[in-house]
Amino acid sequence: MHAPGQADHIAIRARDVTLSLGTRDAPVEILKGIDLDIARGESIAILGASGSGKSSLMAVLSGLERASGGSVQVGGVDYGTLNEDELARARRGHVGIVLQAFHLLPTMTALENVAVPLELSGAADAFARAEAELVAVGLGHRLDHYPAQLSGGEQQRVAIARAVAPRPEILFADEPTGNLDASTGASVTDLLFERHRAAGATLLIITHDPALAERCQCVVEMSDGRIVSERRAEAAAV
Ligand SMILES: Nc1ncnc2c1ncn2[C@@H]1O[C@H](COP(=O)(O)OP(=O)(O)OP(=O)(O)O)[C@@H](O)[C@H]1O
Repeated sequence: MHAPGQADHIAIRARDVTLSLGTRDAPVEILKGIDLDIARGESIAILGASGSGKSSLMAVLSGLERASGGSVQVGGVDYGTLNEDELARARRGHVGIVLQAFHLLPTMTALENVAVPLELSGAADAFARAEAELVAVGLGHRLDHYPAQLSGGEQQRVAIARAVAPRPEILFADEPTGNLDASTGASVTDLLFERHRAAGATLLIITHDPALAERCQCVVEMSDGRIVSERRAEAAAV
């Protein structure tokens, strides 16, 4: 399933990707022919006005949503050739996702929020690894706290630890600082880049924040379901 040759350094390859949602009688064209290559280990920011299709693109590239047309290859695997189980397996452990609203399970402690998904994916040392990840994001003293007992910034740190713990090749973050004040957001951003570099993972961030985008090696701008500009920095100021 792996494409040979130069595709090996490509983490994500999208070709003429379309996404149409809504009903059969009233379809809504959301993505209108996306072409994008993201190299392994690269950091990439997706900018664009509200409704331009950023979250939809992330959903398709992360395998949460199937493209209506075109092709999406992640790590050389063509998502279009996979059935639902294979797609879930391709995602599990390979793709980490951080969302604006944290999405921690309220009945689990910080440690359990990170460890339980790891355990479910078959990791033998899930709790030890989860603890190490939480220490790495500065939450070694909050392991037994429930989400409601944590600040927004701390909850997002737990979400980052959870996303990074399975050592995914690709980290997706959709407005990861959108619910945080500026200084908490800045420290969460620092942490995201630090974990991205430490793990050598490809990082794709959706953001409205131009300063955050400037820290990425590639900045893509979307408008009305299309990529309207793509800019790569010579050396990103991370
Ligand atoms: N299930 C759906 N059915 C119909 N239209 C949808 C559906 N989901 C999203 N859309 C539409 O698709 C367009 C793109 O939405 P998307 O959430 O990808 O935009 P976005 O750029 O991430 O916006 P924001 O910055 O506000 O989060 C919007 O016009 C939205 O209303």
